[in-house]
Amino acid sequence: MTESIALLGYGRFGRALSGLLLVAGIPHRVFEPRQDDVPDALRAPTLAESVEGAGLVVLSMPVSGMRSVLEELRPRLSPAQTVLDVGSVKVRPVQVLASVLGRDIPWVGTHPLFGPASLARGDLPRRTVVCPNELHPEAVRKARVLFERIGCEVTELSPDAHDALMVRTHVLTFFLAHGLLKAEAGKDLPFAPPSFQPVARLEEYARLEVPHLFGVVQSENPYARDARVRLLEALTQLHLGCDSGRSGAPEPVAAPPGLTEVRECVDALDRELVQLLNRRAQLIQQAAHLKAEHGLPLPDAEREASLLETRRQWAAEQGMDADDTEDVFRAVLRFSRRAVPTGSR
Ligand SMILES: O=C(O)C(=O)C[C@]1(C(=O)O)C=C[C@@H](O)C=C1
Repeated sequence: MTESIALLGYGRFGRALSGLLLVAGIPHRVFEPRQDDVPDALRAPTLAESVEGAGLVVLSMPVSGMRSVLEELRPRLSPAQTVLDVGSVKVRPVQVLASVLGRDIPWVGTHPLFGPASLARGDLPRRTVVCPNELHPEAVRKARVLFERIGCEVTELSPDAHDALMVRTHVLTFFLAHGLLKAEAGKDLPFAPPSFQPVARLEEYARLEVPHLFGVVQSENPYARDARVRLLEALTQLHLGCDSGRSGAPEPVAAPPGLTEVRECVDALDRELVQLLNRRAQLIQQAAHLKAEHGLPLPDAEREASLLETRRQWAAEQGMDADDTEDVFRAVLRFSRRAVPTGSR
């Protein structure tokens, strides 16, 4: 038999979850103190009544409000019920659940990584993180079953690992999104290049979707501050790099030992090669003058063919590829010819 659910909170996520529960045919009652737009068929008149007979109690509310609701509920809950939260951070809510419900009432921390926007887009997979919990392994199993029934892939992560991971996504995403909004990056643009699209999406996200989430992920994730500082430092470095005429792009990877010296030798050799090419072009010019004086053909195909053939042989004697060497000398011939002033060819 499907356990009935008490859904406490009918905000942005609560509403979305209720929709999924309805589709999956999971009975639930909703308690939301501030809103009267809960459908009559789902509405529970009081907090106490909402949890009566419910197998699962889902806290869909800001982390800051959880403790007082749990304390109010605590005397009405039985060990047969399981309480779970759906907050975007996990270390702090799990501490609250553990401190108010302890060993007596089963509880588990979860984070559904979806909401109305991704549901509307039909994004898949629909992922939910469930935090393993030694005190209440059965609660973890129940949460997994619930989320799988509403079409989620469930991943188990400790609260700590979860928050550390979210720092690299949620925390930085929302921070950047609100920063771009404050900087009015996309305001009143007549048009924008396609590369601006991700930024436009971020700004829109900050404006429409997550105003309330911004505070939660920034102030309730214990790793958030460090991550913001690291990002600001990286941006400052880029900024100073741009100011000082350096590109501001990532520094090239340091060369392994010895490579710099080898590169210096290659540079010196190429310099000699350029000087030799210049010297060669001058000799070809002299040859052209001499040929012109004696009415000999310019260019001389026979001479070029025998010249290439001897270079092939020299290359073979050195253990080099004759074809590749011929390619280089064909380019050298072109270069030397072009270096000869027009008219003397
Ligand atoms: O799909 C949406 O509407 C969401 O905003 C989902 C979203 C997000 O992508 O940031 C919002 C908060 C949750 O903690 C996880 C996911």
